[in-house]
Amino acid sequence: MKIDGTPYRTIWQDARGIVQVIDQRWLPHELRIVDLQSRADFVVAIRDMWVRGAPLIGAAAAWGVAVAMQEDPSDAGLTETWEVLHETRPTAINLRWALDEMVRVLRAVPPELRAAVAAKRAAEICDEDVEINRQIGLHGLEIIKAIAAKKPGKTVNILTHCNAGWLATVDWGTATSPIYHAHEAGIPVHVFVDETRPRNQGAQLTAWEMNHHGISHALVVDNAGGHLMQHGEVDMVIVGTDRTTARGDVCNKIGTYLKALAAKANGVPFYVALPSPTIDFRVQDGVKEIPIEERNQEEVTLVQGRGKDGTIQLVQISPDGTPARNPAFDVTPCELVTGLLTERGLCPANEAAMAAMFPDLKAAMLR
Ligand SMILES: CSC[C@@H](O)[C@@H](O)C(=O)COP(=O)(O)O
Repeated sequence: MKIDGTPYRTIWQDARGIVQVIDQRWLPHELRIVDLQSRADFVVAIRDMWVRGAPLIGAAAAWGVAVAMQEDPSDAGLTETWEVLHETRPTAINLRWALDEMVRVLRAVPPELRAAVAAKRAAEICDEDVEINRQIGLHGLEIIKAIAAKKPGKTVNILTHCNAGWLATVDWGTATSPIYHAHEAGIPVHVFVDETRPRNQGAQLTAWEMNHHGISHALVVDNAGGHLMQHGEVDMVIVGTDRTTARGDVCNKIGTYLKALAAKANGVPFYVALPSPTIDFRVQDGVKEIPIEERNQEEVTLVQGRGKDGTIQLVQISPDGTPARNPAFDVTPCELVTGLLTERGLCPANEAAMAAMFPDLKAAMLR
C-alpha cells in the first residue's frame, strides 16, 4: 500500500540485497525502516514485534532462514535455524508453515546452493502472500457489496480488531483487504477500529493505515463494540486470525472472542479473513489445543505514546507492585463465525467445508 504516495511492502530486499522491514514499534509516530542482516536480527525482530501479524511473521521467518543460510547452510544449521526461529512466537501458525516450507525446499538442494534457493523461495512466499490477500479482498468485496445493496446510499460500517492490515502481512492485509477494495470500488465504508489493548495495534497501526489511505474510521475503546452493535451501528465485523483449526475455530488477538459473542447476540455477521497458510489441520479444538502466547506483564502496566514534547514515552498506568496477566490471543469457537474469507472464496466455518475447500493443503499437512 502507499505511504504518502509511495508504494511500500512491509518486508523487502533492497538494492544491496539486504532485507529491510518497517519497524512497527514506532508507528504511528515515526516511520522507521531497519536492515535485518543476521539470523539473530530476525529472531529479535519477530520476538520483540518489530514485525508482527501472522502472515508477516511467516514471511519474516522465511527471510530469516534465507539469511541464516548465508551464515551456515549445513543440515545442522538448517535444523537449528528452524528451532531458533520457531521459538520466537508460539501462536501464529504461519511461522511454522513458512519454516517447514523453507526446510522442505532446502533439504532437496546441496548446502552450497541453499542461500540462493532460500532467497528465491522467501521472495516467492512474500509474493504469494500479496496475491492471497488480494484474493481475500476480492471475495470480501462481494460481501460488502451485498450489504451496501441493502442500504442504498448509506455507509457500510465495519468493526475490526487488532491490526490485520497491510502491516500485518506483506501487503493488502487480510481483514483490511476487503475494506481497501470496497473503498477503491467507491462503496462508502466506515471502520470502527478497536484500540486493542494491551499493545494497541488498532490505535497505532490500523488507524495509521486508515488515515494514510483516506478511509473513514473512528478509534474506539475495546469495550465499545457491544454497545455499537446493540445500537445497529455495525453492519459486519471482519477480523484476522493467527491460527484456524480444522473445524474453523479461530485464534486471534485477545478480545476477538468477546467481539464474536457480541456479534452473535446482536445478529451482526462476524467474518474472519483467513489466508490458507494460517490453517492448522493438525488441530481441532482451538481452545484446548492452541498454545496461547503469554507476554510480558509490562505490556499491560505500561502504555507507549507520544508525549507533549514530541518524544515517544512509556507511562505506567497501574500501582507499583500490581501484577498483570497478558494472554495475547484467544479462541473464537467456529459456531460464532459467520464465514471464513479465504483466497479460494467464502468458506463456512466447519470441518467438512474446510476439508472440501482445501483438500490439497489438508493432505499435505497431515502427511
Ligand atoms: C493478518 S494478521 C491476523 C493476526 O495476526 C492479527 O489479527 C493479530 O492478532 C496480530 O497479533 P500480533 O500480536 O500483533 O502479532
